[in-house]
Amino acid sequence: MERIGVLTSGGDAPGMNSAIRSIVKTAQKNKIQVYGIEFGYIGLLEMKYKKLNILDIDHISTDGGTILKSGRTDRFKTDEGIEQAVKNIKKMKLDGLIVIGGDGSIKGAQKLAKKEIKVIAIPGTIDNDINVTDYTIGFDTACNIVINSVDKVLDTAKSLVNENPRIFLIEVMGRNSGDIALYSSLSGGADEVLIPEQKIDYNEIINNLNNKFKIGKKYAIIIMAEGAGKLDEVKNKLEKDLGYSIKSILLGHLQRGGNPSAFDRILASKFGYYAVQTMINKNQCGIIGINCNDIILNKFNNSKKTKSKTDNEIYELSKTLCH
Ligand SMILES: Nc1ncnc2c1ncn2[C@@H]1O[C@H](COP(=O)(O)OP(=O)(O)O)[C@@H](O)[C@H]1O
Ligand SMILES: O=P(O)(O)OC[C@H]1O[C@](O)(COP(=O)(O)O)[C@@H](O)[C@@H]1O
Repeated sequence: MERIGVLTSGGDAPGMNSAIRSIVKTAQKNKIQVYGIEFGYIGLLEMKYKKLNILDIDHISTDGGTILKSGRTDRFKTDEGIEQAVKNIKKMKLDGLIVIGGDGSIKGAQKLAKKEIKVIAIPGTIDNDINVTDYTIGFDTACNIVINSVDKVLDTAKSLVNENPRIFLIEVMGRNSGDIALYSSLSGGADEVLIPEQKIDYNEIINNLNNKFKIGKKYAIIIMAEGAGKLDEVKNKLEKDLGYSIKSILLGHLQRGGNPSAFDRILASKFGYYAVQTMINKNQCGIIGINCNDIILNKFNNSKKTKSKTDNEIYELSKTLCH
């Protein structure tokens, strides 16, 4: 093995740079040259690539985003796109490819693996919606950003007391996954949490909040994942049922930037190292993951997250602490 490629695809996630750094350093130790493919699968289709040497990855772990840039392209979802990518991988003389990305990117990687390309996928997405790993790169940083933001809202929520309770509805990312909302609610102390995996039970929310207001609480924090519903609709419905006005806050892409947390840097460094070692030592394709603190290689299958026992337990735990 002499040359491998690496690309970052889909939603960028803090910590992706640590994975790239780890891949380049581990490859260099094994006398393998790494080529960075830019803009995700767009770069693979358009042959936009460059050699990655030690200076290119020097101290990049501190930066959010990805030095390779990420990208999305529907062309890669077509048979023609996959055929073109396979041709280009051969033209670039790559002996293997490491794809860092979320669920969609991993589906693309699996298609390349079916065409006899040696591909390893590394889960990188703030959403934590890949079922073969306990954690994905970027999730911890995103949760920290959410918790810091909620802490700030709490300062004013607790300090200014009006006649009516002050209620804050905070939308966090997570198109199909409630993990950011759940884990943030758990660590920050929300009064309610709404996630896409569970239908919103307005009666339960109203009862819970009214019980809190009855015993003298003067504010409430509700954390809602974007996939749980439309922010304005949820706000209007709650305002109508509660009879109080609600302030809504959309954290949006703030959650995807900034310096990666220590956890994400370490996780990404382990994933990168293990991905290269796997390419060298095992003739297998698959998805790297962390399971009970072990770094593992999973077979490509359906990586989309389905509710695990742990997820259900975290939901119950969050709800218990919300009430
Ligand atoms: N079913 C699929 N088959 C092939 N490629 C896919 C598939 N789904 C997504 N991709 C590729 O991966 C890219 C990123 O996917 P996306 O779902 O947007 O982000 P993420 O990988 O972060 O989940 C897409 O733009 C596309 O190029
Ligand atoms: O930045 P974009 O293209 O608007 O995408 C937003 C989406 O990306 C995410 O931040 C991450 O999702 P993926 O990593 O699966 O792409 C979602 O939480 C959010 O819905």
